[in-house]
Amino acid sequence: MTAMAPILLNNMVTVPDQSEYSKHEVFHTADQVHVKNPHLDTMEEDILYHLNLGTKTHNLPEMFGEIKFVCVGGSANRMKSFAQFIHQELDLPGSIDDITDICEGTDRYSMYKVGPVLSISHGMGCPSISIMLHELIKLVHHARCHNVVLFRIGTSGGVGLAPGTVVVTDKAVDCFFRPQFEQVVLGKVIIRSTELDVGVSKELLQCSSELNNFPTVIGNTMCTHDFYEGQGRLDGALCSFSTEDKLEYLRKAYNSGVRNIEMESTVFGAMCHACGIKAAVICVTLLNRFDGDQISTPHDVLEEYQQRPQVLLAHFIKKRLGLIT
Ligand SMILES: O=P(O)(O)O[C@@H]1C[C@H](O)[C@@H](CO)O1
Ligand SMILES: O=c1cc[nH]c(=O)[nH]1
Repeated sequence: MTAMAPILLNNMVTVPDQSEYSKHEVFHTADQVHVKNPHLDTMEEDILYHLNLGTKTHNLPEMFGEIKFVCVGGSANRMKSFAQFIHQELDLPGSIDDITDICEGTDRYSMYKVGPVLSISHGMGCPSISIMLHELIKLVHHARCHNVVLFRIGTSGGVGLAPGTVVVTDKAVDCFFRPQFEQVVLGKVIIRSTELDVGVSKELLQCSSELNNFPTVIGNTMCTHDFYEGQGRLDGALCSFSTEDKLEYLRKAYNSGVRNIEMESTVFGAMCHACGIKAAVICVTLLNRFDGDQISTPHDVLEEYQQRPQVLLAHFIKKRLGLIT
């Protein structure tokens, strides 16, 4: 791979995706995770601190080697109910009450394993999911998993969509509508592509048409670093813009192809893409941001909305496992 020249942007050195790996590319077979860090090979032990797991303390291949589907989402409760739901959907032996949190020794993240499915919470925002993904991707690597697909199942604000619509992300874009994620590394901005897997997204859309029980669309997902001002909300503790400014920004977003807004998709796409992992983002919209900012929908309705990405993903997993045709 040829290293590309750094670009000077806003007085910061910006390095395009991949160039930082070029000297130390570690080769794997096509279906394995590409952990692109030569230092890992020199370490006697790798402690996955925030997951409370490690290469010396746990037999990671034995614990996780069979994993094929890794599902992540913000809330610990959601990821526990997803694990219980998928246990029932796959008709696995044992009771759902026996599904315990593998990361119980830490209160940062929660992780549940159900047959070939791993369900993990990531908290809110890019820094939180990024820490979890570093450790999760190393976990999948140390466990020698093959053909793993990663999914984010989340909630979002809709842009021009009825509440309850499920959005399968086409491009994960930043707040300037660019399909990229910027990571500052040693004082330089590294730009990474947020590309998701087109084939997996198409399969998900096919699944939604088979289910035919809630609206599902494909569209761009805008990822912001804040829920309030960062998403153009007028109801935060701070707000420096007018209603018209907000609507103009949302219209621009809509015209660029954005259909929903959340807070993790760009770094999720960037890290999976850089590590050669097929990935998709499935988020339900809780409201239409053209109609307001506050989430005032009753709790039971929100609960049902949150289950929609789970229902879609369960169908996908069952098809992939050949349990349904
Ligand atoms: O997966 P979740 O539902 O946590 O994703 C969105 C983005 C933020 O993390 C959070 C804001 O309410 O919801
Ligand atoms: O509006 C919303 C709703 C959920 N999550 C977000 O990030 N934004």
